[in-house]
This record gives sequence, C-alpha cells and structure tokens, in this order.
Amino acid sequence: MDQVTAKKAVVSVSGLTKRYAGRDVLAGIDLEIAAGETYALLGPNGAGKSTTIEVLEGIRRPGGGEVSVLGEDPLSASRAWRSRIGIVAQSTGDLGVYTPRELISHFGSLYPNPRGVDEVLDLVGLTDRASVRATKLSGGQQRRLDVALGIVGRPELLFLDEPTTGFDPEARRQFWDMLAGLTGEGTAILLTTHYLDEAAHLADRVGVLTGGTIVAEAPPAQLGGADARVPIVRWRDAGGSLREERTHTPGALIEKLCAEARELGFAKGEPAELEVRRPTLEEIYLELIGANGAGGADELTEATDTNGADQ
Ligand SMILES: Nc1ncnc2c1ncn2[C@@H]1O[C@H](COP(=O)(O)OP(=O)(O)OP(=O)(O)O)[C@@H](O)[C@H]1O
Repeated sequence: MDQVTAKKAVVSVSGLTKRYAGRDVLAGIDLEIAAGETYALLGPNGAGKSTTIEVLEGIRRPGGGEVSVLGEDPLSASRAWRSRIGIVAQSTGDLGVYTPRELISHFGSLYPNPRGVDEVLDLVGLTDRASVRATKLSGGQQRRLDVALGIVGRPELLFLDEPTTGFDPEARRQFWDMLAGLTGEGTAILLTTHYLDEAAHLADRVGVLTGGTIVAEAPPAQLGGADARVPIVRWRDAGGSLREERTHTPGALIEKLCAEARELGFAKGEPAELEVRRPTLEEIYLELIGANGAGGADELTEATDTNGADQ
C-alpha cells in the first residue's frame, strides 16, 4: 500500500485538464497528496504548476477531470472548507499601509481557531518588523508576511506557490525549519519551487510536470528510478581532456584508470582530477524535462480567466 492510500488523501485529482486559447496546458493530471505530506510540484516556466494549484484552490475552473480537496469540490466548497486551507500565491498582493501585526490580527479574525499574532510573527521571523508598514518591508520580508497570512488560520492543507523566491540563504533555511514545524503538527503542503535543493530538503515526494502531464513522481532520493542515479566517474586523461563515464561499477573503472596512470608514470598513480559522484536532483530533473520536450506553454496568448471562462 503506498503512502497516500495508507493515509487519508487531502488532495485527490484524476484526469485534470485545462485549455487556454485552444492549447492544452494540463493534459490529464493525476495527483494524490496524503494528510501531513509535503509534495513539491516541479516543472519549467509555463508548465502549468500555478494553474494546477489554482484549480485546487477553487479559483480556476478545470477543463475536465475529478478534483477533490479535503473531501470537497473546490468550486462549490463551503466557507468552512476555505478556513481549512491556507494560500500563499505566487505574487505578493498589495498589503497597503498596514503593519504585519495588524494584518495578521485581521486575517486571523476570519478563522475559527487562529494562531496567536506573536506566535505567527515569531514563526515567520517578523517579530522585529511587526510594526513597520507592509509597503516598507523588503521583498523577502513581504514574502514572509504572505506566508504568515497563509498559516495564521492553522490550515490542514497549505498551498505555497514559489514561497522563497527573493529569500536570502539564511531566510530560506529559517523558512524550511518553520515548515518542518508545521508538518510536525500534521499540515499537508503542496509546494511549487524552482529550487531543487528546496524540493530535496522539504518534500516527501516530488512530481515533475511537463508537457501537460506529471512525467515522474517519487521521493526526491528516488526520482527518475535507479538508472538515473548511476554513478558518474570524471577524470582528466593523459591528453589533458576532461572525461566522464557513467557506470554501475565505478570501482572497476577507477582500478583500470589507475593501472593506466601507473603505466604512464603519473605522479600519484592515478588520473588527475579524479572524482566519483551521483547525479544531483537538478541533473535528474533537467534530464526528465529535456526528455519530455520543452514542457512550457509560454507562447500561448493571454486570455481572461478568473474561475473560468475559458477551458
Ligand atoms: N488566463 C490565461 N490565459 C491564457 N493563458 C494562460 C492564462 N493563465 C496562464 N496561462 C498560460 O498557461 C501556461 C501555464 O501557466 P502557469 O502559470 O500555470 O505555469 P507555471 O508552471 O506556474 O509557470 P511558472 O514556473 O513560470 O510560474 C503558461 O503558458 C501561461 O502563459
């Protein structure tokens, strides 16, 4: 029994499609996310990640397919359902002249069981900036405020669309720790990110969306299957050229290279710049999207679609 069917699914999607201007952006997506799970949706610009998230949030109408989020159809979901999800959209909204403390307090009052304002400020690292107008916050601090407003209602399911864009490395690490705390409390998270290290660090599973479908889905350490992880041996040969070979038996290759190096009288009896490594998640991801075409659909013309005129 897999992880999702073993636990209750908070997101259950099958055959989701979406067309814009006569072009399929989503061509049949199947997606299941379990309670408490963190799932990272990866894919190139224009692949349809935000579209998928917006359908799950109930702000875009799907073209076709079945969509269930926390047991309801997002398009017709109740007000109570809304209070069980948290949304951090891709772009920071205009938060006006209000301070983080005022905004968190106001948004919190919309939920039945909100977190305390000080707790939220502390969680997102904005305690020092609690009384500064939102317009005066840095880009990264505004993003933290977005996250604060997304978590103040103690969501069971949190949507994070590129949450750490604009964060410095330290802020990103703090953000990761904060999310670990939320998942420890049982919050499920659907995250999009272009940072592969972020996906590797946070996600229980990642899905790669390209060409309108999810072409691979697995825990980060297993993405692409065993073949994608065949070790790479790299060295500089006697002629000075950088060489690279992928092999299931790197030890045997290195023995052979060292024997050759000794024969050639290399100083340390081994080839220069010798290294063995496994492909990184980023390399595996790039291979997956490369093998599946460009994946994006950015040549499409814009059409108006708020909860869906077009499909
Ligand atoms: N209202 C719309 N009308 C027409 N095309 C649209 C509309 N909204 C999105 N698209 C197109 O659909 C495609 C998918 O967009 P989407 O924002 O879902 O991609 P994404 O994977 O989130 O991209 P990114 O990584 O750049 O954020 C893009 O080509 C985009 O231009």
